[in-house]
Amino acid sequence: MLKTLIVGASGYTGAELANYIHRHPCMNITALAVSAQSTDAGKLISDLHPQLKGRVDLPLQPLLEVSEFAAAADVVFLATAHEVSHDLAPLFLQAGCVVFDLSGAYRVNDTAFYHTYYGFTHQHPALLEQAVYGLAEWQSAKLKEAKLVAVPGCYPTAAQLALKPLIDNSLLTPEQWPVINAISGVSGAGRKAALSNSFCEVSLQPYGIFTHRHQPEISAHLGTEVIFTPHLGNFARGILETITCRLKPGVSQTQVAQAFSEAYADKPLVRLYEKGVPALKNVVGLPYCDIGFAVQDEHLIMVAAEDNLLKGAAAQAVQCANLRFGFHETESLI
Ligand SMILES: NC(=O)C1=CN([C@@H]2O[C@H](COP(=O)(O)OP(=O)(O)OC[C@H]3O[C@@H](n4cnc5c(N)ncnc54)[C@H](OP(=O)(O)O)[C@@H]3O)[C@@H](O)[C@H]2O)C=CC1
Ligand SMILES: CC(=O)N[C@@H](CCC(=O)OP(=O)(O)O)C(=O)O
Repeated sequence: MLKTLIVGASGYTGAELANYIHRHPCMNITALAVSAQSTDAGKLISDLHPQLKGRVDLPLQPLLEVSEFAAAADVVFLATAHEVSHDLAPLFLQAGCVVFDLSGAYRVNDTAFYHTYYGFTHQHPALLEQAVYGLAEWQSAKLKEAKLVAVPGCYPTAAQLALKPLIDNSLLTPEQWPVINAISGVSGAGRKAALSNSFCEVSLQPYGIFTHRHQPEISAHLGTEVIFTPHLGNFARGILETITCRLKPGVSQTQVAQAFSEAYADKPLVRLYEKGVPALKNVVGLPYCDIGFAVQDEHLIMVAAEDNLLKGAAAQAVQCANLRFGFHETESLI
């Protein structure tokens, strides 16, 4: 049994991790941690997230001495803000833990990127070099050796799963950047209260136009520029992305379908649609990314849908852990 610590357990992705790890046959939860100053310290996670009642009735402990928590854990999931993960990951790694970080702190190997898009100076370039980007379907070999896994952002997961088979097969014309229009539910912003996320303020609106940190994350890992426009929708969870691309002259619908089926034939958490396109209601609460597409002449429109908290975060983190430790890829997920 792998002794597993979840830091940031009271948050949305932390609670989803607790649900998955609790039912994992080869991992058990040794502690659930929140910040040293947390007003939730001492409460049961199941009092904050009653879906866990009778299953995970464990207390949330303040992270006072990292070394004490690290000594009792083999595996640590950091479901914490970027700056917090940036500081905690090296401490747990030094103590010999394998770290799965759900934040953006170790996703892009470029310190200037952190200065521009995250507003802090990255202090650990050696760890940026060492971190494995956990886009699970594409990284199974590297994950087997990983000590630090940077789990991709929610929007980048769906965007890359849709675009990567086409880019790797050189099916897209380089003259037109793929255009990704994405809508997320409000849980994407985390559990902490904020006016911009409150019920009467949220409707349907784009944000971060040309400036969102996920645009460079997607571009860096795909090796191609993209236009990325996120939108906030008035629903709790789920991400739907409509991605418009231009195919190279002569590329057929059959070639597109073949690229997808070759990439994902043996990948159980990516579901390809032969007819129709995905909808949020088919993925919310589930660990899948669903992908469908349509072709007209040289124009390709893809639709990718996932639960931002699951395939966009906690489920992909556990999928990475399964691949890292040689468990079945979907263990505890489906
Ligand atoms: N929500 C989403 O859809 C996705 C989120 N992510 C990323 O995953 C991470 C977690 O997101 P999410 O679950 O939404 O966040 P939440 O805001 O819901 O939860 C954050 C958690 O971190 C805890 N925390 C805050 N400061 C510290 C600290 N110094 N030490 C230990 N724990 C701390 C909070 O508890 P307290 O403040 O009480 O201590 C809380 O438990 C973020 O980096 C986010 O960007 C990635 C993909 C998708
Ligand atoms: C709706 C909403 O606010 N979404 C978040 C994305 C959360 C996420 O997955 O990304 P990171 O881990 O990179 O923070 C945002 O746009 O900042």
